[in-house]
Amino acid sequence: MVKPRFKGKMSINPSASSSNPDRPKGAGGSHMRDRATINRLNMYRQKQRCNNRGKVVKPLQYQSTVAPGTVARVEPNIKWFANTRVIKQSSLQKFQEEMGAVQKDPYRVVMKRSKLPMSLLHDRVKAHNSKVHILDTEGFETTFGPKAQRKRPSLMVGDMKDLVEQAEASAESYNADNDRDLMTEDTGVRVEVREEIFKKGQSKRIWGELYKVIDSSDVIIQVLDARDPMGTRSKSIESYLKKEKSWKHLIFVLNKCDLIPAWVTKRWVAVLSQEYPTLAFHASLTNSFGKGSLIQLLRQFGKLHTDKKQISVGFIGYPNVGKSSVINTLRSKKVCNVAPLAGETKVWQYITLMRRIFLIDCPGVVYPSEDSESDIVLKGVVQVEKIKNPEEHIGAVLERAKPEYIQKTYRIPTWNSAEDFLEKLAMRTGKLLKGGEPDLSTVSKMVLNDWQRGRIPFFVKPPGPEGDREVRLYWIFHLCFDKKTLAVEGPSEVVAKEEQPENPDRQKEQVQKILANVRQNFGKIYVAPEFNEEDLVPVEMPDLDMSDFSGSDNEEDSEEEEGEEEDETKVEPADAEAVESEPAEAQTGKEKGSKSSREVIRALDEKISKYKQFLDRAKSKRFSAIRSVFSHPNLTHIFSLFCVLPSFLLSIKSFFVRRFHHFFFSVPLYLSLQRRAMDRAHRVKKVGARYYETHNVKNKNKNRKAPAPATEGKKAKRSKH
Ligand SMILES: Nc1nc2c(ncn2[C@@H]2O[C@H](COP(=O)(O)OP(=O)(O)OP(=O)(O)O)[C@@H](O)[C@H]2O)c(=O)[nH]1
Repeated sequence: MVKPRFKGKMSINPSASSSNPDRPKGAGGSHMRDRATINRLNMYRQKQRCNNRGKVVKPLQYQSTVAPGTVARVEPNIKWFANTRVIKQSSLQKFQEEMGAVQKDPYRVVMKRSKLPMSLLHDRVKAHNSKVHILDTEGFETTFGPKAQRKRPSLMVGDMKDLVEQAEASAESYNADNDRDLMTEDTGVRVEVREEIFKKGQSKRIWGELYKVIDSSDVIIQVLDARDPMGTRSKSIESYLKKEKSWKHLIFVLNKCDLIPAWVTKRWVAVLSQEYPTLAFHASLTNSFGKGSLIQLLRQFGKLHTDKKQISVGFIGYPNVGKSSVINTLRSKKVCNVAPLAGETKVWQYITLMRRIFLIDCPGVVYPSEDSESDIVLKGVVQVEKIKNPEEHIGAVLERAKPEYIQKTYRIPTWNSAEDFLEKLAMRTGKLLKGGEPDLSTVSKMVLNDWQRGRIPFFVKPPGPEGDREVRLYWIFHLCFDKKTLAVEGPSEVVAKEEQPENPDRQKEQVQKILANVRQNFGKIYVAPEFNEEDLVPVEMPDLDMSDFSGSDNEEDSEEEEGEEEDETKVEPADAEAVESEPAEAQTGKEKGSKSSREVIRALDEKISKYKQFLDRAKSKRFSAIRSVFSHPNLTHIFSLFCVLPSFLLSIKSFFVRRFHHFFFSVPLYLSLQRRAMDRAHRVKKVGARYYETHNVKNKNKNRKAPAPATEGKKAKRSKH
């Protein structure tokens, strides 16, 4: 039998375990634990042992050295300070100054903030009762003496008397209703909690969508309802943009201008333009207004940002103001879902307008305000079908709309109260319950629906003409545009000349130049409701000459399609004016009747002269090199002939070539124009892609349609699992 070898205590543990501080070097790779780490880990791992009576028989390491109850001290160690670094006061000050300047500069970003001692930027907050050691840093004389230079706190009052007066004034203006901190006796009566439907558009999710759109956009368009622009406007978002995102361009679009008289549109545009550039708009696929101007404006903004591949334009605003409709109008097709119900847009949506311009639709957001329930309903935020007691809001409708319009819309001559009105309407429309009782709820819903869809004429009056006088206009509104001005400084020419701005001031200047050249003719808006004489006062529109603006829808369409194909195409300002769609008849029946044949002839004459001018200008640009040779008046006709002759000969040639081709090959030879049109028709159409449909996110809307069929690659992936 072999005698076992002595296994006494060895000074070196030969095992390669990671808890062995003596293991051979390199056994654990390049990152081996050091002895101190292993000892510390072993210390955590140990357990104290107790006997069956609970008495500690084996204490933990380091606990056994002193008896319990002994006051012990931790040995001070230089390693405690290993992680700290001491710098001089001057270095600290230098750091605070330089880093402070970088932090305040909106064009510079501090990277890896967590790696920098950012907390040193702010002086330590002192406890309110801490001593002020003024005399440590300043001499007594400069601090308290007659020659004291110490800064005093700036109070809003000069002396005690002023302070008392101010206190009295503030006590007088105190309103207990607005005091949220006021403790009142509990009478048992509480204000009823608002129904959930009245909180529509205020959820965290919707605000999140709004901020996503703001963050992703270079230009932000706030769409307002022309009937109540101030009620659908958000000052808080405007101030947020001004403060936090001042480099983003904010524009107002006054939509639904077809529901208010033209003079009201004009005045609201003037009032709002004092603060932000404003465009009037009527969203419609067939009868739009303002489309040409808006596209032109977006193009110009696109050209301002030549450093970017594309610009994004976000549409934000109250629910139901027509954000999606504006986008559809710009694209001339239905790319976003539109409905007369608030909250139709659920998530943000990207739409390509041109190669370089993307549009982003945003769900409607309701901004915090003091609006009553009726205000919320009448602003179209709530779906009428979901209102429990629709009768309660009819009083507000009758208050706001003029009685003449209500009488005209519902053919009810008189009423004493909202209930009386509803009863009469129920009788007239036959909305009766069992036993002939009027169905007040149904007729109320009918009235509210009519209100939300603009069937009852209504508008909030803009501030008076005195507002116009103070106007610091971003836009120059010419009711009759001056063709000479346009020919000289059309926006496209302005930008073509300009370089990409290098500093914000220059960019600002450019933006103002662009904006100053956008003109709109409000006389061309097709106003649907019939307003009475009093509301139709055409205030300050003496020089409105409808015949001067005889653009057609076709022109607008062609302009827009060109835009889709190639965004390099410049829009001549004169064209942009002409592209404002215009119904043949102007706004009211009164105006329709008064259009005489003489006016029509004059309109035609002017149209012809306008096109002539346009042609002349085009020719002069194309042949500017040889223009001087033909400057003699007698040579003008010969010059025109030279201009026309080549194109005439070319068209004859192409006609014969096509005929021959068809005859010999029995296949028609298309013109390049026709070929491109056919190509376009066959091309896959791009429509808006909903973010949540293509991304795997939590709050995906369950009610949405099934996602698009999976592509080959995706199918293959799925089959693997
Ligand atoms: N008369 C008129 N109606 C408009 C105009 N623009 C939009 N509408 C109507 O207003 C309703 C709401 O339009 P939407 O485009 O869905 O509005 P939205 O702002 O996208 O609404 P949300 O999806 O709730 O954010 C629809 O019934 C549109 O037909 C307009 O210029 N004139």
